Amino acid sequence: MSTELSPADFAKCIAARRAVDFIEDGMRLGLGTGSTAAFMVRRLGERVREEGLKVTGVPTSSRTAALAREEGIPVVTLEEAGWLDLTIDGADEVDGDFQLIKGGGGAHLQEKIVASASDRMIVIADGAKDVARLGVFPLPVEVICFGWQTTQKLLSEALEGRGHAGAAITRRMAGETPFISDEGNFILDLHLGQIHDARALSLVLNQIPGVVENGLFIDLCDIVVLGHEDGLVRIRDRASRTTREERADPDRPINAFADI
Ligand SMILES: O=C(CO)[C@H](O)[C@H](O)COP(=O)(O)O
Repeated sequence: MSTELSPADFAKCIAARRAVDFIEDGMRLGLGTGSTAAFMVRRLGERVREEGLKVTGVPTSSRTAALAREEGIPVVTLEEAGWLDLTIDGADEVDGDFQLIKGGGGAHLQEKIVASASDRMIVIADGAKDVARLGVFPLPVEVICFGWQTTQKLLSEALEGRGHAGAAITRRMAGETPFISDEGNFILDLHLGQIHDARALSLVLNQIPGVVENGLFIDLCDIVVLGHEDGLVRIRDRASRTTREERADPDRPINAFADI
């Protein structure tokens, strides 16, 4: 079914579609999670069906796995793939140093493992996710269910020592019940405001008993593709520190797809 896209979804869609142009025959791919990643998986499915592109995909969530299979993309486990050529994933925030906040969809644990097992990571997002400093978006931290209140308390204490005293920490809910990740864990969202040293914070958070993984992605993203509502696509490259600007191809069909 095709419906009119909202301006924000249009921006996500053109970023996702442009990123799929980086995919070459034979690649082993990490497939991200979220609404922007869903546009990418749909476009990849088109290329697999229409061009006979041969790829294998390692999904970063059960939602992405279901969508990839629906699209006819061969899905394998990370163990089977061994190593990946490229991961394409969305983000909740990206800063000028290619640092990210991820986990708005609660999948950052698998996403970080998959990105870490890839030669390159391309992040796709709408322009609103491009920020000067990370932290307005609440930082997701996956914690094991056992003793989660203790972990929450330890997180509060750690934040106090890092200039985030009094930051609210909320357990993510899915309606009336706690949100449970694909790995069977809770997600705690840290309402920090601006993060001054994301690298140091990430290390501190992951040392706390009960913390499985936080949503800060440091030194993982190589290329950022940002879509804008007026059709502009900005491609930023970490290695060359260059930014390229393009216009989305107006002849390409843009359809609305289900969120994952
Ligand atoms: O990290 C993620 C899921 O864990 C998503 O990539 C992130 O939340 C962005 O989602 P969307 O593309 O729907 O804005």
